[in-house]
Amino acid sequence: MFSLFYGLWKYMFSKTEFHVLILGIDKAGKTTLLEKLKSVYSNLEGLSPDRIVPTVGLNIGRIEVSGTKLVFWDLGGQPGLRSIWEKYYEEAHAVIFVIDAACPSRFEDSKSALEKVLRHEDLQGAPLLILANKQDLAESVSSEELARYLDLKKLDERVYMFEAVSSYDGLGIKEGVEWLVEAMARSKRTEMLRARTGAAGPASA
Ligand SMILES: Nc1nc2c(ncn2[C@@H]2O[C@H](COP(=O)(O)OP(=O)(O)OP(=O)(O)O)[C@@H](O)[C@H]2O)c(=O)[nH]1
Ligand SMILES: [Mg+2]
Repeated sequence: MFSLFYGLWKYMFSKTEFHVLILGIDKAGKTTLLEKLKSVYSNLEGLSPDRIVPTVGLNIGRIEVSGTKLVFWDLGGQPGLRSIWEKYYEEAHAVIFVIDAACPSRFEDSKSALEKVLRHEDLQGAPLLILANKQDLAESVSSEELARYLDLKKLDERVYMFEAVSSYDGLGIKEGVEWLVEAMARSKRTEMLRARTGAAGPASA
């Protein structure tokens, strides 16, 4: 019985390509995360942190996690660039929101940016992975502490998880991504996007 379900699950999701938006304010570590994801999940060596510059356009990264294809869209987080984020909401299966856990003076900015993301109707039902990044720094706060600081009100019905990570040394990244893949596979939003674009899932980005 199990193998029948497993076979069906594999069949359905092997063809699916999930679009994951990487959001967060400037300098949170989004692009560094994307490069780390590439080196953890593919043979490609991601860019080293000293070669990464602030993002102005869009960075795209593709990886495969247990047969599931993921396409990441990494956008710039500077205040003047945040208005571009919503252009990508409709097509996104899930959101990763990155926060610099070592910089409490910017938590308020992160909180209001995230609340705005959560309010947007084009992202309804999208699973949310909130990353407390830069855990390699001694001053960084834990994911629990960050959750307390943010005190988000609109999370109630959303499928979400906080994870402590370091985009430098890779801590917590696999745990976060694997949770997200499962969350997207079960998500009603995935069903909705699939119905909209046809049974084989969305076309390539
Ligand atoms: N110590 C430490 N530094 C990090 C980590 N992740 C990113 N950084 C540093 O944080 C700074 C910003 O990183 P980016 O990846 O460019 O940040 P971003 O969120 O993409 O910024 P924008 O593109 O401007 O939105 C850089 O100096 C990175 O080297 C981390 O896990 N640990
Ligand atoms: Mg960037």
